[in-house]
Amino acid sequence: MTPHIEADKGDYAGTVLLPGDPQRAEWMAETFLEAPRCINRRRGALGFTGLFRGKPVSIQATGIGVSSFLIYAHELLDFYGARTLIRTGTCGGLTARTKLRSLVISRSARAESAQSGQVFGLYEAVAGPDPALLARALAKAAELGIDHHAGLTVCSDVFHHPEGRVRFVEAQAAGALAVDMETAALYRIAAYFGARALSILTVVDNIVTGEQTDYSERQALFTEMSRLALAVATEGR
Ligand SMILES: O=P(O)(O)O[C@H]1O[C@H](CO)[C@@H](O)[C@H]1O
Ligand SMILES: O=c1cc[nH]c(=O)[nH]1
Repeated sequence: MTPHIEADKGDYAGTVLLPGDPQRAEWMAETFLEAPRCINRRRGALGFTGLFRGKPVSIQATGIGVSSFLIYAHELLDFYGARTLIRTGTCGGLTARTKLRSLVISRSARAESAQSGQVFGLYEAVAGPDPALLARALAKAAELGIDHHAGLTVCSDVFHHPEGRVRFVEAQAAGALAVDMETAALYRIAAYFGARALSILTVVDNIVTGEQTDYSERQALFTEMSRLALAVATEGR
């Protein structure tokens, strides 16, 4: 076990899906995995291992923000030997065309500002998704007819920011499609450990149009992201 995970060594599969929300982790495990087993309850950050189409996969909740995310990612990579991390997160759309409920696949992620990047600047490498995982996700999303976009995402350290949406103007001008709060850290820590990573996000609100989804529809909203992430995680292995 580690300070934040009570599972035994060997309880996690080599590939771990990483939603922020523990309720999403539980829903994904119960909905998609055969014989899911809960292997972590510490602090309510639920973790599960089961089979998808006969192949072992784990799902671990990471909480909100880079500092929480890095605790789980580090312990999975360093102690449990995870080799592939696929974030299954939510995001805010930063363009009118990143519609509610569509998916954003992060081709690259940048910290919201130089300052916020430095706060969690332990892993300085400019890093992105694993090219093979990215290619598989793009091909599979097209094959499954999933409404998706792929491009730059912003990684913010603050959800309720006094500047509101104005703070994303520069990122939007650079072509950013969406904002979440973990993807830049995922790509950096995976590069540091020589692991593979990909971030797939579902748009739950749109910062340009002001539209929002309701939390009550949250789990059903994640069917396509879960199917895509599980296909990427298990095909070609
Ligand atoms: O839904 P998750 O995966 O937690 O992702 C997004 O939602 C949280 C903010 O509401 C942040 O963690 C952000 O990255
Ligand atoms: O980080 C996030 C996630 C969802 N919506 C946002 O606006 N930001």
